[in-house]
Amino acid sequence: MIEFQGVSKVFDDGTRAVDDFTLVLPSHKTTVFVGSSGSGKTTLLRMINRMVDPTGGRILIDGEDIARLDPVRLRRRIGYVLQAAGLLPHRTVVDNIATVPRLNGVPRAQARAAARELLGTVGLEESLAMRYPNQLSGGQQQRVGVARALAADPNVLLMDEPFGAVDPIVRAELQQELNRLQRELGKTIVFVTHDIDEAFLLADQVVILKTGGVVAQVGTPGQILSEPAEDFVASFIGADAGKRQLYLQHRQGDGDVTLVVDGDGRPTGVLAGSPAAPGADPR
Ligand SMILES: Nc1ncnc2c1ncn2[C@@H]1O[C@H](COP(=O)(O)OP(=O)(O)OP(=O)(O)O)[C@@H](O)[C@H]1O
Repeated sequence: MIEFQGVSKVFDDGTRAVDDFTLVLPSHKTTVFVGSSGSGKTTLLRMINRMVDPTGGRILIDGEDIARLDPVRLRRRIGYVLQAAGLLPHRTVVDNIATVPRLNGVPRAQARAAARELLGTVGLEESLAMRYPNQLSGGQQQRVGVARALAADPNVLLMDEPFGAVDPIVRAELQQELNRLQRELGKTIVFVTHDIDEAFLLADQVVILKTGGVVAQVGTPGQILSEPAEDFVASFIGADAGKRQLYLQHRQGDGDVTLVVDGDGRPTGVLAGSPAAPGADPR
């Protein structure tokens, strides 16, 4: 469990990025920080592995105040995935994945063998092991970035817009893969995005932030969708535009198909299981 207790961050130039932020991030769950640009998401994330130190309050991981821990050792036990995978260009895939275990003293052969296994975990062919990062697609690089973050078997995984730089189809694949991985591994994941749909897909707990790291609402996707706490949240999730209220509609001429339409009457899909819907049971 990660606990923020009255955490603030004022940068040297006087910017107040986070102000008195208090929140519990439960173990083995995915918490997603979502908010507009400059709302303090990355600052919050980077305070967990002490890339940024708070100017007020404290952060505990499993009851331990991280201010008392050596930052380098702390970082080695926390996985970190960035938008531009951040791979070392002159090292092969397998050596990139093995970086942290090697720093922790795991013998090379053992670290490489474990790294090859991790390729499978993140859905990559073992044949990619000896390639260099620039010989991989953007999506493959992100998968290697996830494998590298998992290599030291950390309990906590920090992910800062990890899928922001890939095209929408690959992004959707990576999101599904992360959900699958999380079902298998049960890490404590902290994920930053500005995409509310990505937040709803991945999160057990969604934290919607306003400027200054001010919490507009914390809840499950269902709680936030059904009861936006304030106008800011309603507008952020698109509820005020009618995008989030869906209705079933039968239109003449469509036969047995049931359409799903939004609050403005725009068709968004067909009801799964209605006879002519894609993937419907053909019987
Ligand atoms: N090193 C720094 N020095 C001064 N101000 C900073 C520094 N890093 C971040 N900030 C400021 O702190 C605020 C929060 O920044 P942060 O990067 O945490 O926001 P964010 O929500 O992650 O934004 P984005 O979605 O654009 O990445 C912003 O106003 C930013 O300009």
